[in-house]
Amino acid sequence: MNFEENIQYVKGIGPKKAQALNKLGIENKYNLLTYYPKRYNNQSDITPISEIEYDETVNVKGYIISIQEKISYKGMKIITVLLSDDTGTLQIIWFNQPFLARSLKKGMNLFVKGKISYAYGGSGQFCIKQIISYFLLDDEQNEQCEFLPIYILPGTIKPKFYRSILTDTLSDLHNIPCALAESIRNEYKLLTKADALRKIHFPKSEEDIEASRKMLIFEELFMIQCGLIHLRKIHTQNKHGIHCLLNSTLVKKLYSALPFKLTADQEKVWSEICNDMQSSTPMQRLLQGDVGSGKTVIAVLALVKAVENGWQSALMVPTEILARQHFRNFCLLLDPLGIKTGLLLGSLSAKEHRDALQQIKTGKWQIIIGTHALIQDKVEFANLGLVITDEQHRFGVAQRAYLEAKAVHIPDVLVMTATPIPRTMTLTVYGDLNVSMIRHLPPGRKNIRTFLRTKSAREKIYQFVLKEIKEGRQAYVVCPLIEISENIKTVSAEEMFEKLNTGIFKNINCALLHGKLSAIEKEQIMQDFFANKIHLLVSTTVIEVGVNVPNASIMVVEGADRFGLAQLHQLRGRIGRGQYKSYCILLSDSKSSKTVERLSLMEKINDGFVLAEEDLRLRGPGQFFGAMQHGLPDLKIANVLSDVNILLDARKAAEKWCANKNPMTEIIRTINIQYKNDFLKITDI
Ligand SMILES: Nc1ncnc2c1ncn2[C@@H]1O[C@H](COP(=O)(O)OP(=O)(O)OP(=O)(O)O)[C@@H](O)[C@H]1O
Repeated sequence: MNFEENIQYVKGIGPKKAQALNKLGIENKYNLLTYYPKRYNNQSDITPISEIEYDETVNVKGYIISIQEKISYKGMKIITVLLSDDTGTLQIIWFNQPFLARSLKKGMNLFVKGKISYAYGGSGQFCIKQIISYFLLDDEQNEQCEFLPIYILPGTIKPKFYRSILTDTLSDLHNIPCALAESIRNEYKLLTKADALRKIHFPKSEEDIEASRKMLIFEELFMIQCGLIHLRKIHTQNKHGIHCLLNSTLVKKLYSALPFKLTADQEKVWSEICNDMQSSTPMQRLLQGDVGSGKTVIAVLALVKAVENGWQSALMVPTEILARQHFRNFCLLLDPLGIKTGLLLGSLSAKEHRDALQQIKTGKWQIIIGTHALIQDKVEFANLGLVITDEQHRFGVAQRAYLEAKAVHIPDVLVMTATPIPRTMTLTVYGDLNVSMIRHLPPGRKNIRTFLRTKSAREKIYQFVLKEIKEGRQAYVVCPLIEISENIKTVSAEEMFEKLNTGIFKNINCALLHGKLSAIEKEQIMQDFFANKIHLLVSTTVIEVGVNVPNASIMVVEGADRFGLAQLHQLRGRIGRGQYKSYCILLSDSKSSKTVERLSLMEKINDGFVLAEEDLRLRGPGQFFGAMQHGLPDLKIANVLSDVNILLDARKAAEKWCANKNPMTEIIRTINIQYKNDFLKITDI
């Protein structure tokens, strides 16, 4: 069977349905097989209506006796159905789903699942048991299987049809790509891939579900681990590591020129990095530290250490604003030491770009700071010895590997991130790196006080901002959108800027910053903000990472419900970077109790790591990582929170497999068919 065959050509699908399936990421037969059920409905477990109890979640089967539609006094459309199974009757309620009324008919069979509550009559006496907001399963009562798999599907794809194409595809699974060799499956007692796929889609028991999940999760995590190890190997083949000497003049001079004393955490991390760089084994280290914890200075020290030993070093960051900020600050420290620092950005003019490439190739620039521009094919280094990537989650692992591949020797690698990454995630994605941590912020930092407020408090809040600005501080106002959108009802930066600049802040220097401005405009605004010529900066999230203006002590986030907690924490990290008391005000009119619960965590928790764990717990990995715009793999079945034990086994198996120089062909074939993004795209075999 050709598992890469376009889904459109599978019997019964055609272009329209294919388009709908493509939106779910299903482009071929393999994708179809690895689009797993969201849950199962155990149809054997039906409770007779007469036996259902209050507060119980039950499956009920019955036929419709009556259908009623009415409008509530709040204008909500309510559909009430009375269902009977001959042992009793049950009331089922839908709110605001008018399309349902059309599909329901008297006498029709229904299979429903939901939590039982009681409906009361006007006088408060008990009336009838009811289910509100339950799952309705269309024609599935006719299906014979006990555990009915439920998939998230668009309206145009009926579940029954979907299951029928799955059944066809599952009928021939020989030659299905599988990353796990028989020896590994035997060692860890795992099903074959064919069995696992059959059982995950059509289980006959709880045990089938568990065993198939275990195999597929193991395979997924094993692949990622092998992919990481393999990527590193192909980029380091036939190369030697670099080896630095003990710190000497340049590093010592820089160290004593620093405007502050390193904290104990920074000292510890720095000595770990020195040890790595001084050893002939290439450094592979992840430096984690909360926003504003002082990672940059560690990066500068490492960059200079490489230069002192005769190597070029590169720092890759995710935004031009950040690259320019580092460049400005580094030059202040490094020019006096006679070190040549250069900047490589996508927005340079053709001539500037040509010159930059020349400086890099000839080795005149010793330290190069840049964005993705650094990994273009045209960039050639004279002798790259150290690669630092900042905010790694924005770069795929493959992108990091491309930069490393530009060195003739195996470069030392330091990855820095302020995005708190839960431990399981660190293992999944950075399985190949040693971890260093800066746990505490530099001394003298005051906790940022965070408040969640509704927009009715807006005026008072901006009065407070004005007062702070008049006392010499600077402020950010962050908005979710650049311009007003018809579809999304939230505040735009342009609109907010207009309002503030002509209203309460008309005598204050305000500026508007967003991604659509030219690089030069952005740079000018940031420089003016650094120089305290601009006092209020209305911005989109372009300032999210790394921007360091210690005098800015207040931030208002408009439409705060539009952001994830991790992102809000990053944003908030732009203030509280100096000695001033700092305030972050989150404005949201969201009525959703979940959103309010999520946002109020920001008021209570200042520690980015604790916050990230909470965010992950509240929103689940999909949304959490989605909001991070990461370069992470799109995990199909593994859960970074709950599958730690399988992860640890998979990691052990991958290390052993790769260390024994076992064949990688089948693993790579599976990786390449499974991951379409850049994360682990492996072309060299
Ligand atoms: N040991 C220290 N003592 C006092 N101030 C420090 C110390 N280390 C760093 N700083 C200052 O703290 C601020 C934040 O440091 P830095 O920009 O390195 O943080 P970061 O970890 O890179 O933050 P982010 O992840 O937000 O970019 C800077 O103004 C820096 O000069």
